[in-house]
Amino acid sequence: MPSVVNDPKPQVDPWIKPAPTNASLDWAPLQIIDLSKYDLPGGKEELVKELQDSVRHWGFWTIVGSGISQEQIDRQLSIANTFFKLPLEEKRKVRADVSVGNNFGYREPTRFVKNTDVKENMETLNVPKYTPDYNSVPRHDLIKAFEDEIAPFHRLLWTVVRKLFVLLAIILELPEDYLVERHQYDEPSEDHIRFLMYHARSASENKKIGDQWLGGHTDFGSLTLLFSQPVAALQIRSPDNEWKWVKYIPGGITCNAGDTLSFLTKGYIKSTIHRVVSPPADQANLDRLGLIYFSRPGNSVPMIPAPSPVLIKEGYITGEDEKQLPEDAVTAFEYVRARVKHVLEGKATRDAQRSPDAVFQVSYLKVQDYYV
Ligand SMILES: O=C(O)CCC(=O)C(=O)O
Ligand SMILES: [Fe+2]
Repeated sequence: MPSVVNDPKPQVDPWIKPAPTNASLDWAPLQIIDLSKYDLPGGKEELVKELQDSVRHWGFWTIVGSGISQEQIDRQLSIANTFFKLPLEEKRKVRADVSVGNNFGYREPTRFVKNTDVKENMETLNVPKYTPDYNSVPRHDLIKAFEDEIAPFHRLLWTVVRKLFVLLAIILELPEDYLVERHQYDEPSEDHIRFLMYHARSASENKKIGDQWLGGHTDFGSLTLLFSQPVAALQIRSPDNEWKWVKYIPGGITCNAGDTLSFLTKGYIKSTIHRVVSPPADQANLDRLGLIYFSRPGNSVPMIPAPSPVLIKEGYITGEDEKQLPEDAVTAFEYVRARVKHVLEGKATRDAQRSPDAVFQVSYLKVQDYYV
């Protein structure tokens, strides 16, 4: 008699998408890029024109037409929601060891915000790639149970990242695969999907922490893909140094460049400052679930500027840069791990102890540590 095969998957706890805010906020005028044009004749050229200005001046833009369906996104959000509802002991079974800069695994909110008695309100789970290099990385049972859905989604996100790297290489007049080769999915890298949950806060707590949920920062890697979020809270710093809100675009992906891409382009591509603040009044009671992909260069990729004719023409690359040898360079892995350790270790968020002009530095790589 054939045996009955039980589906080993736990039931998911569906994520109910909150209604967008009705508040009229000072929205960032982000360019909307329709990635479905990519494979059409002349499509890449058109996208390059649209992206050119955004990557240099805003460092943020929004993608639509990514080919990822709303159903796929919602399913991942529901898996994420199910994960965060697990008992704490279960979530603690695979923790990120930030003391060595390893951000893979679960992080619970234990740190105090600045010098207050209010703790952070964000839990995160960072899921590494599904390639042989990461077979032995510990994963939660729940994540393993949904591996047949998370693994293809993980790789699918990289295919979006891949298209962006081709467009950016064209902008830089580099061979089209220059950046793709430095961000291969099948090479070891610190890429991950992040599930993150911000728990709603009381008005009095928000007041104590000056409404700041996640302090101003630049991302550590190359590109960040953030599934557009109905709960308004993300703000970016405009070219005029003003905080602007990021608007919800259903099914869209908010993209931004980070430090390693800025290093590879000597600052031509902007690693943009952003932060998370308390949502407007009509969303104040909502938990905020997020889904992000962080793309980082291959672990051994040297952090030296690309030999881009644009960077040379515009004076970004000097004779000194051209003399820099890859074997003497800081690798992407060294930079990213050092930054994770620096930012996430400790009992309080860093803004408490440092002056706003503090820099974080690994050898010759320097970024501003945080932004008020
Ligand atoms: O939650 C968000 O909207 C942004 C989070 C973020 O900036 C980060 O995790 O680096
Ligand atoms: Fe960020």
